[in-house]
Amino acid sequence: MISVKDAIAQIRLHTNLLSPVNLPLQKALGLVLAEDIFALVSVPSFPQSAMDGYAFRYADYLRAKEFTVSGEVAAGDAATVSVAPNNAVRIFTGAAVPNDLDTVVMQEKTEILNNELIVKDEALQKGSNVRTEGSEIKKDEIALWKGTVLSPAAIGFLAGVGVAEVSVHPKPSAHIIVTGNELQERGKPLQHGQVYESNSVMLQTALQQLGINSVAVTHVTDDVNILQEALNAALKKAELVLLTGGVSVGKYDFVLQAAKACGVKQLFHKVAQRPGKPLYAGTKGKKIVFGLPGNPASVLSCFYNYVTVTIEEFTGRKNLLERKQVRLQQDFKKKISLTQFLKAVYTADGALPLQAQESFRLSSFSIANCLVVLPEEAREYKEDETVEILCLPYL
Ligand SMILES: Nc1nc2c(c(=O)[nH]1)N[C@H]1C(S)=C(S)[C@@H](COP(=O)(O)OP(=O)(O)OC[C@H]3O[C@@H](n4cnc5c(N)ncnc54)[C@H](O)[C@@H]3O)O[C@H]1N2
Ligand code: MOO
Repeated sequence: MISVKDAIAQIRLHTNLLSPVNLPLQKALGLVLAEDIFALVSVPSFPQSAMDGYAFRYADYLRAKEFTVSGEVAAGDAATVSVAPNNAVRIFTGAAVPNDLDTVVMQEKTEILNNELIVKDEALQKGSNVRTEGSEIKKDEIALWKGTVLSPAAIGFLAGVGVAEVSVHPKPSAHIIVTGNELQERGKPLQHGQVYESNSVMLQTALQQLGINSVAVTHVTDDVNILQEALNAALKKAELVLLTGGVSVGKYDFVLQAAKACGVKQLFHKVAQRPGKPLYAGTKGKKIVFGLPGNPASVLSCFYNYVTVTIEEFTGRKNLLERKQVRLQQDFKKKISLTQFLKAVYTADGALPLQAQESFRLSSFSIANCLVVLPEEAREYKEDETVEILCLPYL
């Protein structure tokens, strides 16, 4: 049996960045740049007014604070206006400041008297309210470095420098295979001995929450040949294969056998943890297969602890889930010598483990926002002790 730490290290060691692809900006949210991106234009690409007001030459302003208003430039106007000495133009935010003019006064700091513009701005300086060409970034400068995670702001910034497509490490496509003769589809009546199949939709939405939308689902019965066929098919299409159930030692637990027959090389089977002790992971080329222990809370606990690590390695994202040291809000007697993940709620007051920790129960997970991670040693934890939590993602 391998430790949690070593299991995570094995995953990191055997999974790599997915090869870069070019994607339009609207498809690149949350992805990591595979190369430096250079500005295709300067921003702004012309001297630009930052205010609605009037533009003039500062030298004229020093002579007299009055101007004749002799024209107008709005945002988007392409024509260049020539402006005579001691004249000003009405200008609007975002408009190109005419050649030779260097200063803009906001309209609130002016008055029109007898058709003359009077400027009343004590703080006015040469260049006030004019964004010089390239003051944000100059053409051909690096806009964003390789490795940057594309947030909405980063995507907006790249759009502004003229970029339409970026080279990024893609998110993996995923395939979920749920195994078990006892599983019944939602909407159909349950026969004695059946349970509603809940792992696939839970994993699908857990993947969705991390931006992975390319997810196929196959349901197989406890038959090693059918499972092997399903796994082979999944490995042809997806980089990330998540099986649930069939990974323990029962007569009908065929995941290990099927994985081996499909040429998957085992990284580990059985991790010193609860829940999810029978967890299996293996790789085939650049692809990874997880055999998630079928109990629903084990499935999800293993997803957050291990599948997220794989997604980090595939995409180049770091720390998809935040880890924090927080105060434990009540005593907890840890009886087992395995790493234990406790469904808990954390607030500014600390982390409070919930009732219903058993791995067949999802009621506590449904209201949890973190997992408290207690290391292998069995001991009593006291209220106010500092513990580590793994924060769950939220929408
Ligand atoms: N003799 C032993 N028995 C078990 C051990 C062990 O070490 N020795 N480990 C236990 C632990 S811990 C877990 S976890 C489970 C894992 O077993 P499997 O991965 O083989 O899972 P199954 O037996 O197929 O299912 C377990 C449980 O979960 C329900 N299930 C499975 N898939 C779904 C699904 N898609 N939707 C809803 N519920 C699902 C299934 O009906 C079972 O109740 O093994 C223990 N046994
Ligand atoms: O690990 Mo199992 O998930 O404890 O029941």
